[in-house]
Amino acid sequence: MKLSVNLPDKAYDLLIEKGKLETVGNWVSSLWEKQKIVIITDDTVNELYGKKVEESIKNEGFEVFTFSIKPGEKSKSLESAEKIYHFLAEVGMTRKDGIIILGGGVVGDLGGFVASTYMRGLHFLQIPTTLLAQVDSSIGGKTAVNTKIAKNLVGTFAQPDGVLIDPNTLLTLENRRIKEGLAEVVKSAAIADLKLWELLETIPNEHEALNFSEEIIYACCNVKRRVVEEDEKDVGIRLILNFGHTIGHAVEQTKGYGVVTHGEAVSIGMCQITKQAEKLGTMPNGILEKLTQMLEKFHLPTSLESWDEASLYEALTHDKKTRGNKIRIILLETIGQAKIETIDLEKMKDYLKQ
Ligand SMILES: NC(=O)c1ccc[n+]([C@@H]2O[C@H](COP(=O)([O-])OP(=O)(O)OC[C@H]3O[C@@H](n4cnc5c(N)ncnc54)[C@H](O)[C@@H]3O)[C@@H](O)[C@H]2O)c1
Ligand SMILES: O=C(O)C(=O)C[C@@H](O)[C@H](O)[C@H](O)COP(=O)(O)O
Ligand SMILES: [Zn+2]
Repeated sequence: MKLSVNLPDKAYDLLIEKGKLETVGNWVSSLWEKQKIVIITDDTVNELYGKKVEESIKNEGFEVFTFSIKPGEKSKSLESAEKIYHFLAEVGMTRKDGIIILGGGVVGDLGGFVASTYMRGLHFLQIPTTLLAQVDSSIGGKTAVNTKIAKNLVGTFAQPDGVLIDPNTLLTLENRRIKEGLAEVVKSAAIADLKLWELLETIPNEHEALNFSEEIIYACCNVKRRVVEEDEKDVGIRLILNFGHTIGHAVEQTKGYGVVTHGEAVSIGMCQITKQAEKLGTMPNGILEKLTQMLEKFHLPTSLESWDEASLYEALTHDKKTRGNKIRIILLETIGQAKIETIDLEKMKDYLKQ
């Protein structure tokens, strides 16, 4: 299956095909002239797929190097970025060369950030290997690193030259990672795709979800494609992709990066904002129940045991949807349709109440 993302300055394809990683070199050859390539990955993914990818690309006549980071959210940092810049310089990467990002959302965001800033920008390709990365982070061109103050505080918009999604890579993924990917799937359905929501309703648990991997990935990529084509730079409709994220990112930052995964935090964030919105009358009743049922079925957390409103509030003041003392929040009109409201930042305290 193929989807094209058409943006004012760039168009690229998302290829979704089981087993395609075996011939990844052909795909790279179809997009790039022979050149130097650095693969950015993490140690777990490198162990599983690194050799295969490197060999396949080398066989096409490219000169290939690999840089591997420690797996996990803590690696999505400026320190990691600097190490990669130095590696790129050591192997003599120039602006005619390219970067391939192989792994989950962490290497996706970090690698995209490095690619878009090294020598002011190199071409790059995304090969996402987690469900979360295949349904969300590899598409749309948001790159970022975290700092201790806030999640994704520093980043760029930079689109890849192509995205290769091989759902077979999900077969080696741990259950916790399948579940966190499903949180973003539920988000995509809740904000913009009732048909996907109805498909998810027929799936009993996270294990069965993998039987529908291609349909799910295609539907989510299509939601993201539609939204990003309309608003690449996140000034309007794209904000809906942030449903559950204002509180979710604050949870990730306050708990310490990697303690609660991104998907788990988004699951908690979607339920918390919906619960309070129903109380405050900014969302119709009944949505929380549906959302909670769906997320619990996939064994995702919907709340936290300990909740520090003050530190969560402090963390979310750095959300990129704030403008002065206002913030845009994402709510649901109904399942399948999101809405954006502007409120006083202080009012977020009401949305944080337990
Ligand atoms: N840019 C965006 O639009 C966007 C969207 C959503 C999320 N994100 C970001 O994505 C990040 C989370 O991504 P993630 O959940 O993929 O985390 P991740 O990249 O840390 O991957 C999770 C774990 O799975 C392992 N792994 C990856 N592929 C594997 C495979 N095929 N088999 C076995 N293990 C594998 C990794 O080594 C890692 O330990 C967060 O930083 C989040 O902010 C970005
Ligand atoms: O692509 C987008 O736009 C999103 O908001 C997708 C989110 O799932 C993703 O987590 C994104 O990285 C959040 O971006 P941020 O602008 O809130 O840092
Ligand atoms: Zn997200």
